[in-house]
Amino acid sequence: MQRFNRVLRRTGILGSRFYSSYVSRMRYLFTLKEEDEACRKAMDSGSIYLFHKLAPLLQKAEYGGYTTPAMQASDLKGILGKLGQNKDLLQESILIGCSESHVTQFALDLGVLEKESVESQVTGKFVELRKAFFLLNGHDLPLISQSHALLRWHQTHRYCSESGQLTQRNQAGSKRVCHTNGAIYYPQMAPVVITLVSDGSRCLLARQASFAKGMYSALAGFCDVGETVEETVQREVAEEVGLEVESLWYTGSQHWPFPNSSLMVACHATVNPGQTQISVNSVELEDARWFSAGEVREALERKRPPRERAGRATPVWVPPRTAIANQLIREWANQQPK
Ligand SMILES: NC(=O)C1=CN([C@@H]2O[C@H](COP(=O)(O)OP(=O)(O)OC[C@H]3O[C@@H](n4cnc5c(N)ncnc54)[C@H](O)[C@@H]3O)[C@@H](O)[C@H]2O)C=CC1
Ligand SMILES: [Mg+2]
Repeated sequence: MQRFNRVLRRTGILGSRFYSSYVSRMRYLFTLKEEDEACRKAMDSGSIYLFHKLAPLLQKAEYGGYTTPAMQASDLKGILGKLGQNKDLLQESILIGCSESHVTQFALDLGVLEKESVESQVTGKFVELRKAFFLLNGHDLPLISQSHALLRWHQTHRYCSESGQLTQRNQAGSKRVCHTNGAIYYPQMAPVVITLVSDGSRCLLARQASFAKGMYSALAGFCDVGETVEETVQREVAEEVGLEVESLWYTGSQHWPFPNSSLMVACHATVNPGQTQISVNSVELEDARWFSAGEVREALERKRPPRERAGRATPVWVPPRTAIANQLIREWANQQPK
């Protein structure tokens, strides 16, 4: 905390004016992205979330479920030493945030080491990200999702696309620079809209052939270059189910690490109740249907995935609460008369 205040004072951020805790944290993170030396020092007293080939480290929680343990940099140095690894590996950590108590948070991928030997030195197991999404509670997910996306971006964007030379990251990992031509690269994400279409009394849910059996979700689609969010919603609904959107409104957003890194923009939309004939685009979807509020409430309550009964179709279920699709569907159901 003292070091934290020193950096803020030096950069003029901590002055006579009162800054809220949130503002001072954000200003501190801004400084760490700009100043490599300050970031290096912050790492020494920071907490580090571990990954192995992009699989996060998960620990069984005392009262059930799983959490993502954070290691102290000093403990991690000891572990790296025991595994015969140079402590400089720690410098590859990337900055992901700062806790409310002003502890800086970093993520590090130990993929160069053997998974089992790392697991023998820590409490927990490295779990593939999709599985981790089902095991973790909503609180841990944004941090893990952000770390995964940033680590992945650095691992897959190492070269300058103009000069073909290796680029260098800044200490925080918020950008990469090509020292041959000065080109700067920032982490990328793709904007995606996710839309719950309603005709006033029913809502439209659809499934792709790749979804788990029985799972239906809201319509989703990547934004094309040059499109507004509104245009993407209208195009995706027309493309996927052959309907024309009359009105739409934004309700929330979520970072989503699959398949790469997306910013999910969630919207509700309505169509004319007199023009609800669905025409499913079979290249994109396996099925799309209208559901009553009662059917949607049952799907929301169902265990995921539901137990299969021999000779019966799998009951309809929806994505878990950790997906913004669930929030959209729940919001709509809550607005319908009981
Ligand atoms: N968090 C959530 O609640 C949900 C998230 N999603 C995510 O939304 C994403 C988009 O939904 P889809 O219906 O699959 O999109 P989509 O309807 O746009 O179809 C996918 C196709 O779009 C093309 N495409 C265009 N730009 C792309 C890009 N930047 N990256 C990859 N493919 C691109 C590809 O040909 C791909 O096969 C999915 O990847 C999925 O993970 C989907 C539903 C719920
Ligand atoms: Mg789609």
